[in-house]
Amino acid sequence: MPNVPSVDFSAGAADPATIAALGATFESCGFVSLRGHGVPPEVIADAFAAAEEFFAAPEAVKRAVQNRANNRGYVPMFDSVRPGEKPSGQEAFSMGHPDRPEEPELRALPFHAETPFPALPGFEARLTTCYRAMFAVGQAVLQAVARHLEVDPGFFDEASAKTYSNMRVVHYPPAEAVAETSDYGVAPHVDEGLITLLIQDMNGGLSVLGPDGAWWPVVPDPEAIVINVGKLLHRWTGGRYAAALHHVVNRSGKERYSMPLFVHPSYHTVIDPMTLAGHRPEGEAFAPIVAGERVLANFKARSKSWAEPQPA
Ligand SMILES: O=C(O)CCC(=O)C(=O)O
Ligand SMILES: [Fe+2]
Repeated sequence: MPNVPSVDFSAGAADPATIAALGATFESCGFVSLRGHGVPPEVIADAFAAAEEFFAAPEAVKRAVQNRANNRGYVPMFDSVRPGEKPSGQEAFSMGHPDRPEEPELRALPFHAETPFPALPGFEARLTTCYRAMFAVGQAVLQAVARHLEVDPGFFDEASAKTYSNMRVVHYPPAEAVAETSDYGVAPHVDEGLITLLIQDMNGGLSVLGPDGAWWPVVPDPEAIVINVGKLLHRWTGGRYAAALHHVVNRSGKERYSMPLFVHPSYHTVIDPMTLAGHRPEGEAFAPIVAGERVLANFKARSKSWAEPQPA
């Protein structure tokens, strides 16, 4: 069975062979398993340990750090619901960028709301360290992307100065344990942002719709971060990069944990293929949009937890 291509990033974002390999897999399947990313294993292990401790805490501890109106903090089991679909068999903790922008206008947006952290020792520090390390990898990958697309290497740094990227830590119980309520840990979907960086444990369960029309299991590699193209980058490249459907079913019989970092630009960034691809294909799919406005509208249209904020 085909698998997501593996690329070694240790030569860095300016290395021509790395840029070519990364670009080729983003064009064909929209996914890469990235080795040599430089995030220290202990940073990942510490963040996973903090996540496990949090999810094992009493329900009251978890519910005390919900910010439902803004989808920050604790997201309870079965709370991620898209209209017409069964709830996702997962619970999560969602955090925004550790450095909130100064502008009151930006701070008022749901994506820049403050993350409520639990008082568990080391939780905020460990997740914040992991967030920053993963975010740096994301920016480096986007520098390689900029070179692949032959624009200024700082193109995405500039577009991301006030990023609304968010990281989630997710707990998926075994599929059998949630089968009455959920068909999926996450139902098939395409991510909204520029790219997503995913650290997963060794239990597997993520599958990607390959260009051949078959579902490819993303076999866990302890040394790799899985990176995939989201809708914004697909649009911005005028369709040159593929944004693939993917889903999670945890058939391992064990508790599965993962940490996706959804990399987004600044809220007001205009996504126009003209500026990145140098041309704009016909049609609504490639018309210019404002990144944050579109992503927020999509979340509100599709997700019950965004559309119907309730008091904690
Ligand atoms: O947990 C995973 O392996 C993937 C999660 C995912 O696709 C998402 O949250 O968008
Ligand atoms: Fe996803």
